[in-house]
Formats: sequence, C-alpha cells, structure tokens
Amino acid sequence: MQKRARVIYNPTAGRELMKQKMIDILGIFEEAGYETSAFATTPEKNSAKNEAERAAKAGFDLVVAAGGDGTINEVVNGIAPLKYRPKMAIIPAGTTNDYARALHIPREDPVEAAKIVLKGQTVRMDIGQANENYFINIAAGGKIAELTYEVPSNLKTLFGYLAYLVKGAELLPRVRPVEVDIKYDGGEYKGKASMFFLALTNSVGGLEQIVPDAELDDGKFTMIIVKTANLVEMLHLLSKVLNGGKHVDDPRIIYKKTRKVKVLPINDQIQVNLDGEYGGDAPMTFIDHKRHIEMFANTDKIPNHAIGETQEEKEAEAKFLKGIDQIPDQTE
Ligand SMILES: Nc1ncnc2c1ncn2[C@@H]1O[C@H](COP(=O)(O)OP(=O)(O)OP(=O)(O)O)[C@@H](O)[C@H]1O
Repeated sequence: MQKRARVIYNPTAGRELMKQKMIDILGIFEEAGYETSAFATTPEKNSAKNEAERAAKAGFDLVVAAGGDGTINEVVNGIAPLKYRPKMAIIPAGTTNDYARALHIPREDPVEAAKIVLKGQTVRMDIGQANENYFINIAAGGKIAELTYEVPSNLKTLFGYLAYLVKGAELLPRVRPVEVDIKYDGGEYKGKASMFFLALTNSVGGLEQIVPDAELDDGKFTMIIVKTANLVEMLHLLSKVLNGGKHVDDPRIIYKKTRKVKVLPINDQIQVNLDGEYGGDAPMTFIDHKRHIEMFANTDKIPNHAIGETQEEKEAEAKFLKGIDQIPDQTE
C-alpha cells in the first residue's frame, strides 16, 4: 500500500515562508514515496496537536511538523501518548529551533529541511513526559527559566538565543532561589535552587556545551540543578560552560543522568517550561520514554544513534513503564 504523509504546518510561521514553499515541500515528500497532504494550523490552541492525533489514528505513516517550536511541540503531544506512533519529520521555522539543531536539520530553508526525508535516515529518539504533557528537548523550572517568557518575540526573531542571554543577564539581579525537593534515580536534592532542567538533546539554548554528553536515545535525561542564585557565581558558572563544559563537576550544580524525576515545591510556586512554553506547575513527575518516536534526521552527524530496538530492549522498556506510578494511561 502507498505510504501516506500528513504535513501539519503553521501558515504564519517564518514570516509565511512555510506557506509560500508548501508546494515544493509537498513535492519532496511525494518524491520520497509518500502520498502527501497538508493541514494548515489555526490560531486555536491544540490545532496542531489535534490534527497530529487524528492523522496517527487514521494510520498515516509519517507526520511532519512544519513551524516554530510551539507547533512542533504540539505535534509531539498529539502522537506521543498513542500506541501506534507514525514516523515524524520536522521542518523548522521560527527562532530557536533547538531540536532541529540537535537533529542536524537545516534551519534556514524549509525546502532543504524537507529534503532530509530523501536520505531515508531516522533516529529513534527519547521523548520526555511531564505529568500529562510531553516534550522533545528540554524541561526547565525555577526563576531563571521563568525569565525566558519575558523575552519579547521580536527580539527573539532578530537575535535568536542571544536574546535569552541578554535578557537573562538584565533580569538576573531579580533571581532568587526557590525551595525544592528533587528526587531522581539514586538520589535526592532538597534545598535552594535558582533553576533546574532536564535535557533530552545536547542542544540547549543554542549552546552545546551546557549538556555536552546528552544523547538522543540513551533513555535518560541529563539533569542540571543550579544551587546558587548569586550573580557573580552564576557568571562564573557560565564562563565554565563556555570554556568547554567545565561546569559539570562544579559543586554549585548537580549534574546527573536519570530516567525519572519528581519535583516537589517546598514553599514556592514553581512553574515548569516545556520546550520553551509554559507547561504547568510543580509538583511534577518526569519520565524519559526511551526511543519513543522515530524521527527523520541527518544521522551521518549523530554518532552512536539507535537504528532499531532488539526484543530484549523492548521488553525491558515495557517492564520499566509498568513499574512507574503516575503515568497517564496510554490510549489507543
Ligand atoms: N493560521 C494561524 N493564524 C494565526 N496564528 C496561528 C495560526 N496557526 C498557528 N498560529 C499560532 O502560532 C503559534 C505557534 O507558532 P510556532 O511555534 O509555529 O511559531 P513561532 O511562534 O514563530 O516559533 P517560535 O516559538 O520558535 O518563535 C501558536 O500561538 C498558534 O496559535
């Protein structure tokens, strides 16, 4: 039977570039052997998510998320809870596109990004779950993470991630730590933290040095808890990051690989940001779903990626998920 692809695109993304190039993009998926149709998202929340879920349930072989981080995150949320999950491809538009960077997908031209499918290379990548929501790049909490909401979007478009850093430095004096209890595999941290984050890829805020050893498919988050909120110490930590990832052993942070994390607020409200958007408040349970979605990527540039899963790995995964509490039911 002919394979089918559904391209879910935000017609306003990338100054309407995505819309203008849609005919060429559809042609590329046809060339790759897919009978291809397109769905333009609407301004309503969950428009991309609902369509991705519908396409997966209708048995599409490939769902393509074409837009900014918000659109891509919604498509992941439409597919991730399902038992049958189509393959995914990403055509980035917008400003940060951290996961496009991690997958080595061209970020300037949507037609070039679509061409990744012609190579036929995929990676089975981990997906994070945070209570009932999913993310594919990063979950972050704490006052510093909250600052990213204050970056005006026109500034984001012009300067990309640099805007985050500039705005971050400007607002840093306002940062105070929150009291938190973070339980992770083999440990617990109870105390003050200015921020924590869980990364699935090594592309965080446009810097590869922050979590230099994060892998797309190892079944683990790379977790960082920043204990200090002192401005001078923070800048010192940042200089260690920029100096080749030397922050990893610094006593002012906790740097761990972990599969499951529980974040409990002690006195403060803690907002959690998922892939750059507000994703709810703690208490929150995070789970890494190992190799959960098969994603088109330029795997020539991704060392040691998983090509398939052995039966043994599948069984181990099923056993792990069975043993976890607080996971919403997987629907058909
Ligand atoms: N047809 C449409 N008309 C107007 N707005 C839309 C439409 N479709 C989606 N949107 C809005 O676009 C937003 C999602 O944008 P998306 O993440 O694709 O791009 P972006 O905001 O430019 O990217 P980034 O977040 O990376 O800067 C949502 O707020 C959604 O409501």
